[in-house]
Amino acid sequence: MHALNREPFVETVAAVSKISATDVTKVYSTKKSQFVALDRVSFHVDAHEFVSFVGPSGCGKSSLLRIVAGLETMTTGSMSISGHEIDGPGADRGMVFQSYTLFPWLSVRENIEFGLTLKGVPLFEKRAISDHFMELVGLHKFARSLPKELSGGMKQRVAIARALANNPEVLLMDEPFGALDPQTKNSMQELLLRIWEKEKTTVVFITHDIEEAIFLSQRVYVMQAHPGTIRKEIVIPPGLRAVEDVKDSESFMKLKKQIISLIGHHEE
Ligand SMILES: Nc1ncnc2c1ncn2[C@@H]1O[C@H](COP(=O)(O)OP(=O)(O)OP(=O)(O)O)[C@@H](O)[C@H]1O
Repeated sequence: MHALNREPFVETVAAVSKISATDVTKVYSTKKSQFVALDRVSFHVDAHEFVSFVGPSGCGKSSLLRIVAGLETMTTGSMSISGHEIDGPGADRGMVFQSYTLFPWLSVRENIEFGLTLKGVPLFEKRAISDHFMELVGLHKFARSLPKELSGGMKQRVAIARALANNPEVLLMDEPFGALDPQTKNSMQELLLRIWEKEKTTVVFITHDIEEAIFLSQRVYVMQAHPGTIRKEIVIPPGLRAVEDVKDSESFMKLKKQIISLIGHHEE
């Protein structure tokens, strides 16, 4: 089913876990040693939820997301999407990475249409989909531009549009705004929230930026390193973002302090 003819959002569906992970352990083995990157990590992400994982460098955030994406295998444990065990990458998961991953020889439109072209989606449908997503990320005037003509923020907007154009069940984001300047980062966060509210996408977001995690998410899993485990699950109050200058508000600061103290001296 495609994004443009998606069925109306039904509130009751939100009760079903979209991703479910139980006791996921990841051990990286070399000839000489073994390194436990993730130790019995369990979590869930409900349909249409925005969930972040925050933690210090090396706590296994990227490893965890790569396992969800099917790009990495877990050593033990289980993980499923919509009840199906993950056994490799799939079109049900779209990814946006920190490093820009656009095809440099393709225009903005062609980049967004890339997955649809591979799937053999008819031209008129492809155009309608890329028009929709270029409009959504505010890049309709740059349809013919090449990635080298775009700023970092614009490139990430194309990457988000490209991922969403394939109508994934889950959008996986690994520090997508980590390389952007603070102002661009803020406007990308606002944009992502608008997209999430409109498209009802399930988002799993990795960051080491605590403020970013609180601002964007409905729930935050706080991780710690050596070995990588989930320290605590924090539920963000639903009305938090409605507060004016939310990042300076008392409740925001309180959450930030709580997460900093959970991460402890590992906080960056
Ligand atoms: N392919 C690999 N082989 C061996 N060790 C690895 C491999 N990939 C990751 N690691 C180790 O596993 C641990 C977790 O790495 P991971 O990249 O998942 O953490 P992270 O929390 O995403 O870190 P960062 O925020 O710095 O990106 C690190 O100590 C890392 O060195």
